[in-house]
Parts: sequence; structure tokens; C-alpha cells
Amino acid sequence: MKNEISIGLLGLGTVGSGVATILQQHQQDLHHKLGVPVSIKKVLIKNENKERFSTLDPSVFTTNAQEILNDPSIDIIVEVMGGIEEAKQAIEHALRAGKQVVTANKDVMAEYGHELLKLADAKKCDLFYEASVAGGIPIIRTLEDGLASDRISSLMGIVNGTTNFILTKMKQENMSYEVALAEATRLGYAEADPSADVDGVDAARKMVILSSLAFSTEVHLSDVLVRGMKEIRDGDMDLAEGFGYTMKMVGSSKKNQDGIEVAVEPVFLANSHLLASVNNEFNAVYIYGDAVGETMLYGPGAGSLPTATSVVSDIIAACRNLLLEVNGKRLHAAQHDRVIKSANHRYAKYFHRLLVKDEVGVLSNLTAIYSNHNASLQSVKQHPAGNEGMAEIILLTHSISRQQHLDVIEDLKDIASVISHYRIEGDESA
Ligand SMILES: NC(=O)C1=CN([C@@H]2O[C@H](COP(=O)(O)OP(=O)(O)OC[C@H]3O[C@@H](n4cnc5c(N)ncnc54)[C@H](OP(=O)(O)O)[C@@H]3O)[C@@H](O)[C@H]2O)C=CC1
Ligand SMILES: N[C@@H](CC=O)C(=O)O
Ligand code: NA
Repeated sequence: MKNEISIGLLGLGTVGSGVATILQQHQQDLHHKLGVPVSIKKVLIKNENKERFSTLDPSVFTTNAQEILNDPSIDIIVEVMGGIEEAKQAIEHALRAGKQVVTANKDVMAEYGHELLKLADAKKCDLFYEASVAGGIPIIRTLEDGLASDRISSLMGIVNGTTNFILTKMKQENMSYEVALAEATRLGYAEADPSADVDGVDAARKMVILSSLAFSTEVHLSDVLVRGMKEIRDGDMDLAEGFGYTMKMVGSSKKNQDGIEVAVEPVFLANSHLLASVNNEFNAVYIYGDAVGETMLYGPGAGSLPTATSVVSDIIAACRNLLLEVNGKRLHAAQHDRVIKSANHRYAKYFHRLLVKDEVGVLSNLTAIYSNHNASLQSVKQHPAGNEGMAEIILLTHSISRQQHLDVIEDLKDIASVISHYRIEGDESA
């Protein structure tokens, strides 16, 4: 039986420094929970000249990953360096060397998770990744353990802290997009390349991880319909508010007998919907299970200490398994073949914002296009546009398929500029 556990930390940035802080500050609690001391033996950094506010002894720092990965006295590798290929290689190397691995890396888990989990199974090692989705929320553990008895039919959530922070600041404090993004970056919420956040790719990766786990199948990034924040035009957030909605970046994933559909996009969310009041860097995920019905998890989705909480909980799980000598017993093989359904079958109400020439007959030409596609309209509003002789028309549809919505948008292009369009969620009226 081991009498101490040593950690090799790959990365000492936002998340890594939070992990070091918790491991140091909660040392006695960890010792009490596990019965043995847990300590950081080596830390991988990139830039030796960077000013660090960590209380770790600088003698543990190295710029050579091999020094950590090949150290036989290190039991657990904690990968919080980010990036894809180098991080994947480090995880692979660690698993092949029989070490337990904890990662916060959704890019790697979305791209190579299936392969790495199989390798972990083969090597009888743990590969934990709680922090990869919804930073401080125990969502992976909930799907793997808490709801293991149920069959999940759908998931819906706000899974990117940066975009939720930006949208909240723009709405509540009238902050510009650029200033809000800079603030999210300063606070450590944004990715090293924040285009992953604002383009919806980070959220899509998280939906890949959640959907694969919830539906016990392989879901790939290319399966996800992704629309980013660039789709949002000036004035859209105010228009949403005027109609009783809040603009949110929402990830959704549904399973039925035809397959799985996954999407990430900005949507108009009814103000009465619980997700509409999830603000700043907070995340929330709704899970619908056949037996449990509806449950929702809420908490911080990004940031140093909240994310590190999940990482350290994974470290504790790996330590417990080490002490019991039962690592790698989770068996991650997918139960079902991969069947992906186009999100175009999905029904919803839609918001369409158009710019048209303000002239006789334009409205009837427009509505004829909706009729041609059997798309029924809930409301039509017109107001003057900034430019002379032009008008803006806002149409809300009744429930139609995404395919109908796309067909309408395509045909509208002949007589109008489509300024923006969004799916409407959580509005059960007509
Ligand atoms: N920030 C957050 O809120 C969350 C982040 N994550 C994920 O956690 C991971 C880490 O994110 P975060 O802490 O924000 O990232 P940071 O950019 O703040 O930190 C990365 C750390 O890794 C080190 N590093 C990066 N590349 C190398 C390399 N090639 N060789 C050696 N060291 C390297 C950096 O070294 P140096 O300090 O010398 O530059 C730095 O210490 C990412 O996968 C991210 O997606 C997950 C949930 C939330
Ligand atoms: N950049 C991510 C960090 C956590 O995963 C986010 O903003 O959610
Ligand atoms: Na989590």
C-alpha cells in the first residue's frame, strides 16, 4: 500500500495555479480523506522568465515534459497545459507508463477522448476529465455515476462561460463586445485563442463530450451544428428583450429512435426559462432522463479555483483508486453505434430580421414565401430602418422544422437582406 502520492502538474496557468493552491491549502483535509499525503512533485511550464504568484518552490519547475512523464515516482499526471497534439501525446505517454491522468482539456477529449479512454482501459489506468465541461460543475460525474441508472434523452445547457459573460455584460452593463471579451480574458475565462469561445467551438466540444457520455456512443465535432457569436447583429439583443426573450449561446443534444442531433448556437430564450437567468461566467445543464425526468446543474463554468475544484476532485478519485488498487475499472466502451441525425429535422419557432425596400407589395411577397414553405407566422412587425426608403421587418414563426426555416431564408434572399435569424427556445405559447 502506498504511503504517499506524487503529482506531476503539466501547466501552471489559470487552472494549474488553482490546482496548486487547492492542493497546498487543503493539504490536511486531503490527508484526512485519503489517509496519505498528496503533493506536487514537478510542474511543467513553458516560459521560465514569467512572473509567478505561486507559493510552489521554483525547484519543482521544469520546461521538459519528459522529466515528469518518465519519473517513476510520479503517480498522477494532471494535464492543464491546453492545446491539442502536445497535450494528447503527454496523456498517451502517461497512460502507457501506467500513470493515472486527470485533464481539463476539452479540445483533446472531444477530438481523441474515445481513443484515450480505450487506452486507459487497456492500461488499467484512470483518465478523469471533469473540468473539461462546465468548469466547477460535477456534470461528468453526474452522468457517469449519479444518473447511471437512467436513460438520458436530451441535454440542453449554457456550457461556455466566456460567451455567457460577454452576453451578460452587453445586456446588463451596456458593455461593448470587445471590452467584455477583454474582461473575460483578464479574468482567465477565455481560451488561449478566444475564437474557440466566441465561434461556438469550445461549447461544441463540450457538447461532444456530454453527448458521447450521456448516449454511450461516439459523437464527433463535425456532427455538431455550430453558429457562433459573429451571427449576432447590433440591435438583436434589444429586439430579443422587446419580445420577452434573452439572447444566450445554448448547446443542445437530443436522442430519439432516428439518432442524435447536436447543436450550439445563439438562441432567443424565453425570459421565463431557467437558463435565461444564468449569467456571467456561470453555466447550467439541463438533463432529461426517462426515469428521473428533468434535472438541472448550475455553477461556475470557468475560472481558476472553480475549475481547479473539479480537477482536484478527480485527483482525489484517482488517489482513492490507487490506494484500493482498482484504477482503470470504468470500462468506457460505447454501447451504441454512432447514428447522427441532421439537426434540420428539429422543430422550433424562429425569429427572422429582414431589411427590405419600403414599397407597396413587399409584405405580401414576403409572406408568400413563408406560405410556399408551409411556415406559419405568429407575428410580423415593421419599423423604419436607418437607411432612407428601407424598412426592417421582424417575423416570428410558429413551430417549423429547421429545414423549413433554412428554405425560407434561402428564398427570402431574392427580395430582402436577412440581417439575422435565431431559433426560439422555451416559449411554449402557440
Ligand atoms: N481557464 C478556464 O477557466 C478553464 C480552462 N480549461 C482548460 O484547462 C486547460 C488550461 O487552461 P488555462 O489554465 O486557462 O491555460 P493557461 O494558458 O492559463 O495555462 C497554460 C499553462 O500551461 C503551460 N504550457 C502551455 N503549453 C505548454 C508547453 N508546450 N510546454 C510547457 N508548458 C506549457 C503554460 O506555461 P507558462 O505559464 O510558462 O506560459 C501555462 O502555465 C485548457 O485545456 C483549457 O481549455 C477548462 C475549464 C476552465
Ligand atoms: N473558455 C472556457 C473555459 C472553460 O471551459 C469557457 O469560457 O467556458
Ligand atoms: Na465539470
